[in-house]
Amino acid sequence: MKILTFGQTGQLANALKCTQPDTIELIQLTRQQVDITQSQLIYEALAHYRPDIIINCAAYTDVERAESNTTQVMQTNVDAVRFITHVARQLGIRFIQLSTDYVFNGCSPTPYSVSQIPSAINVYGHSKLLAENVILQQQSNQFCIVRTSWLYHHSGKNFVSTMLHLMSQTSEALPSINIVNDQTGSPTLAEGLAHFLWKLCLQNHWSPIYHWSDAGMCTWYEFAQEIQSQAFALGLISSKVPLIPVTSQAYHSRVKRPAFSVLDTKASHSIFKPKPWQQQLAQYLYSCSLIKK
Ligand SMILES: NC(=O)C1=CN([C@@H]2O[C@H](COP(=O)(O)OP(=O)(O)OC[C@H]3O[C@@H](n4cnc5c(N)ncnc54)[C@H](OP(=O)(O)O)[C@@H]3O)[C@@H](O)[C@H]2O)C=CC1
Ligand SMILES: Cc1cn([C@H]2C[C@H](O)[C@@H](COP(=O)(O)OP(=O)(O)O[C@H]3O[C@@H](C)C(=O)[C@@H](O)[C@H]3O)O2)c(=O)[nH]c1=O
Repeated sequence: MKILTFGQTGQLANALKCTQPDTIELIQLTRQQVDITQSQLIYEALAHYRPDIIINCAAYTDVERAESNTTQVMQTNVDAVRFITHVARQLGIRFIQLSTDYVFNGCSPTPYSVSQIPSAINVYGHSKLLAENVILQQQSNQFCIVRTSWLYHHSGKNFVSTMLHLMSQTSEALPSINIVNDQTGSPTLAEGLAHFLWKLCLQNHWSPIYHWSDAGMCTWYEFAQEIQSQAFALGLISSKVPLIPVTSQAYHSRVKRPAFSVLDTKASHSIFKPKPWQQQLAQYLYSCSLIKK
């Protein structure tokens, strides 16, 4: 089976590369090879490689900058997806589009099921939601959306890498870290998502939407506490800087983020069962400690 991904340098693309089964031929294209805002380049690549499945790992993912960069966000996250869909349909290629928990407004008291109606509250989430609608309009079991949340991988800049960096500063440079404690979600190790996607590729027909995250939930503050405690035990950090729980309002971000964006992943468990997020974090930090030695 031949799989093609756009966005070769990203977290998910790297995780797919690290977990690639022997039976899969994986073609990964960098932005230099195919800038997905250039529709002609998309067409030429797909016509040339003729993959069985496209997994679109490319996206504009800087949630803060997205607020003031709407044109580029829409071109990357929506227009490109529309064109990939068009060419995929024309060439008979199956297509998996990645999406996010940020398509939800965060007002639900319980985990979001795949049938719940999304409504985004920031530019990034809005763009990903528009892309979802492009896929859903196809009404084809050869196209699907995989929503995930709070993704991290060695290759990327993410909450875990940011926290490890901040927690390594001296107490003079950084006496404490303020962390938002009123946003709840599910951290997701990119390798786990990659395993899920490989299993999904083996299915002949897809549901319109899948949810995938590691099991369990936490606030960003609780996530930071767990990162700190595990990283300290492994010797990745030498001291414990005080972590201060704060509200979103006190954090002063220009972006509104959902207060609760936990995805209900139950329907995906028959394909692949997620592990608890704390266990996945332990695996990630343990491999960081091996790299450090
Ligand atoms: N990160 C997260 O927490 C979450 C991510 N997702 C979704 O999962 C998917 C993968 O995310 P993740 O791996 O974290 O993303 P990353 O930010 O790690 O990677 C994004 C990739 O997209 C590429 N890219 C951006 N613009 C273009 C373009 N115009 N043409 C070609 N390539 C481009 C980047 O290339 P370059 O290196 O050149 O910039 C990079 O390789 C995305 O759809 C994202 O929306 C969903 C939920 C959570
Ligand atoms: C660095 C930092 C962040 N925060 C807060 C801000 C925010 O509410 C939360 C997470 O901030 P980040 O900028 O790391 O995360 P953010 O870019 O919002 O992460 C999102 O990325 C996109 C791509 C997704 O699809 C989402 O699932 C989600 O993972 O933590 C603190 O409270 N203190 C800090 O020191």
